[in-house]
Amino acid sequence: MEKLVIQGGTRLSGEVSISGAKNAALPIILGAILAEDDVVIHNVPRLQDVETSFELLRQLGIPHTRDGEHSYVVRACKEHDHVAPYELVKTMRASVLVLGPLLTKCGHAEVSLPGGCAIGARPVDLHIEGLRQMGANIVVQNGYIKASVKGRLQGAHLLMDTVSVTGTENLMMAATLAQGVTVIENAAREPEVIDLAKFLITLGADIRGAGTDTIEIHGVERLHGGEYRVLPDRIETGTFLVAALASQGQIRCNNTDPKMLDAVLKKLTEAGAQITRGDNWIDLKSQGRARAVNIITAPHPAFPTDMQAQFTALNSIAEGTGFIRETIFENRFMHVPELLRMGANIDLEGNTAICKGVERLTGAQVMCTDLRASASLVIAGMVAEGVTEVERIYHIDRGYEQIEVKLQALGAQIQRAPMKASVE
Ligand SMILES: CC(=O)N[C@H]1[C@@H](OP(=O)(O)OP(=O)(O)OC[C@H]2O[C@@H](n3ccc(=O)[nH]c3=O)[C@H](O)[C@@H]2O)O[C@H](CO)[C@@H](O)[C@@H]1O
Ligand SMILES: C=C(OP(=O)(O)O)C(=O)O
Repeated sequence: MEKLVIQGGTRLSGEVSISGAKNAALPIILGAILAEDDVVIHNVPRLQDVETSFELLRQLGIPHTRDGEHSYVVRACKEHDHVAPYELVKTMRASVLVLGPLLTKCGHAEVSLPGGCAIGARPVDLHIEGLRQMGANIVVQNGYIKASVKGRLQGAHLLMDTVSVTGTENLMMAATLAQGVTVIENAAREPEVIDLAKFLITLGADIRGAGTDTIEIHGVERLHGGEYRVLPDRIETGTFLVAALASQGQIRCNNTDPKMLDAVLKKLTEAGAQITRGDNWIDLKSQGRARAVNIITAPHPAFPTDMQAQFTALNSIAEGTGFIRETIFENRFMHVPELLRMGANIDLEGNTAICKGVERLTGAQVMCTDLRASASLVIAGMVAEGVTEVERIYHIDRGYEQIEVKLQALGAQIQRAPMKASVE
């Protein structure tokens, strides 16, 4: 087990290169199951969740090779296994994304139910219901979703009760090889859904409307191989920008896409940052202490839930009072008790965190509970007085590539260190 040890008080400055997006890379890697020929994927971030996805493919009997630092070749094949076991699925919720591809390609899939996690219950009923409407027989037994279909899935008109990112992705992938036309209404419009659609189109899928709330998929008989580059990570970009503003610094994020970050850049500007953007870069310059902002999370293009924890840390040391209202997940404030231990002044009222900015936080030993909560604690540690030790950083390694190396290059004093074995 490792921890991050942070000496607070340095202003971030310099340039950082943004990695490929976790939430696009995972569906794309698992979507490669659909192809009958080799698939080459570039700009794949080096993350624990990516390792887990490739391990899942390997256990299904779909080999891959790494080709350079961030590129992989998936040797997709016609015949392979169709079981995604609990041991892997429990470590990564996105594993449920193998359900649609396996079922539509092989006619069978057994995928462990992912179960809840720190941020909420996260059911997958919409995935299951959509596949049933496409003709699948599905039972949930012994903790597994067991799905089968006679012949091909059938195109269907699917109206999603709630906007679901992986729900839309699973059903879109299933529909690529179904017979006839599938329409997904109330579809998620996240950039990562568009990226997956573009990837599938590269393999020969016929998908129209990705990025709108109605996606139409015309099923084809097979998908061939192809080559694709994963889009940049908008959440990693946003995290570095918040860290820079919190530290009253000045940074440039390279290899990103400002167009995906409108809601986040708007809030950073409201908080007092000076933002300049180009085609694939964003500059942030602090103008002094940040101002607290009000945030309500909602599906894209509104403010992303995956950025609220970072803004909670920013509000904690900003001037004035701001609220953060979480509308997507029922339990996504696990970072708040840890920020309180560092001296933040935050009241939790239902799904709203009201943050009254304090002049300074103080370093403390804190514990990660989930991925973005971890990012908020790292930001808090960088602006706190003294030393902060962030424990359970396996959460952060799920979604940030070499976060301490990138922050060190921006001047932060942050080290990865082994945890001492606990004494009984
Ligand atoms: C790998 C990946 O892309 N993860 C992202 C994805 O997660 P994920 O796709 O799991 O999140 P969803 O968009 O599905 O969840 C949105 C809401 O719908 C509910 N719901 C979802 C499915 C379902 O079958 N039934 C149901 O009720 C969820 O409990 C939640 O309240 O989108 C989230 C919301 O932007 C992000 O925080 C995650 O980073
Ligand atoms: C919640 C997240 O990821 P996942 O859906 O993989 O848990 C996230 O990226 O913030």
